[in-house]
Amino acid sequence: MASVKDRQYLDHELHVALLAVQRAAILTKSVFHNHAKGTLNKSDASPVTIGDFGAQALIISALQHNFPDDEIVAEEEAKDLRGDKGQEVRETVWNLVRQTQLENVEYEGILGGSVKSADAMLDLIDKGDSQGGGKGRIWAIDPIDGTKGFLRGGQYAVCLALMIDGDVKVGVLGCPNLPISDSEPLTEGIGKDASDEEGKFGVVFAAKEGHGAFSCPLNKRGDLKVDEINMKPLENVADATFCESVEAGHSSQGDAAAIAKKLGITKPSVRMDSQAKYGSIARGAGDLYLRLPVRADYVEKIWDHAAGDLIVREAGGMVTDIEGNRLNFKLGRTLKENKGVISAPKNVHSKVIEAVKEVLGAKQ
Ligand SMILES: Nc1ncnc2c1ncn2[C@@H]1O[C@H](COP(=O)(O)O)[C@@H](OP(=O)(O)O)[C@H]1O
Ligand SMILES: [Mg+2]
Ligand SMILES: [Mg+2]
Ligand SMILES: [Mg+2]
Repeated sequence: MASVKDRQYLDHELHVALLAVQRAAILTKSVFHNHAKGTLNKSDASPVTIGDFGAQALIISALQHNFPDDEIVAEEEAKDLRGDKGQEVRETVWNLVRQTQLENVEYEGILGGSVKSADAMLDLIDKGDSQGGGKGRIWAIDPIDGTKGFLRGGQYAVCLALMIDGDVKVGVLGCPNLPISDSEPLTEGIGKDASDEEGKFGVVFAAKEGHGAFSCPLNKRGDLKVDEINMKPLENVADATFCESVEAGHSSQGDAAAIAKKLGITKPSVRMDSQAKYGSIARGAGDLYLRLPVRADYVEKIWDHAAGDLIVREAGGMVTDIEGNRLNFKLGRTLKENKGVISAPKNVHSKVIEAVKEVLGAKQ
């Protein structure tokens, strides 16, 4: 495996993805501190905020400038921002989008500079409507993953991944509220009252297929000093720290507790929102990520997993669904053939799957 310190890691796709995520996170952080979040409810009753719309517009603008022929699968759509009804939110988002730039003008130039108008911004947001699939170059964007966490001051992540023919090749996760240091231990408090205080918090996790995974401070603008990250060696699964969602409706906490018990795990789970869970285990702050289906009819979305899947695998871990199958990103906007996610160090993954099957099988 080539080292992440090879010059190659700064190839254009990864570089643009890192800068685009950095810029989008400047916008989300400003919403976190300075604005009413402008929350709307989507048709599935989940929330979306001005931060989600703004971050998606900025990321797509950077992708369109650099890779105009690539397709984009993004979570949000501009429908609720159009027309008279959408005017107020549209103007708020537009003010944010036009004011947000990277400090470094050279890097801002790589991203193509500002968006031209409010209408152009709406069209950019709607460029994320690709149906996805297993052919060609497709970017997956979750502008704010963990919107509920973002709203309650918990963890959230700005997520971007490039898939080629359905395989994730580049993944970037910007986590403004996670500690920069990879050696900071995971504590229960990490998912609550999170802070993005400059200097201590705000980390980017990234990976390129075959080149390992790394982290760097989110606010780095020029000399990207990167640290290679790796899953923590775990000899005995009973010693594991496991992560799960804060939202009980997203992952069954009762099932997770029963699985942990079966594995002999005694430490309480660390609950946090978003793909910050993938980043945290990839850097060895935790060991396992369990996402256990609550509703039989819920289908996971590709943007909730693409970047995290690659980052954990490149850090030496294994990511599958609850049956032990790899996540299949070739099937459109959703992971319709997978249920749940089990992410663990390679040497214990099959033990975890066995416990998952016993616990979930016993319920049927
Ligand atoms: N019933 C459900 N089961 C599993 N995931 C769900 C869900 N309802 C919503 N989600 C997804 O869970 C994501 C957050 O994951 P987590 O619980 O790990 O923080 C949400 O992402 P968004 O916040 O981007 O909408 C959303 O896509
Ligand atoms: Mg959402
Ligand atoms: Mg999400
Ligand atoms: Mg989201």
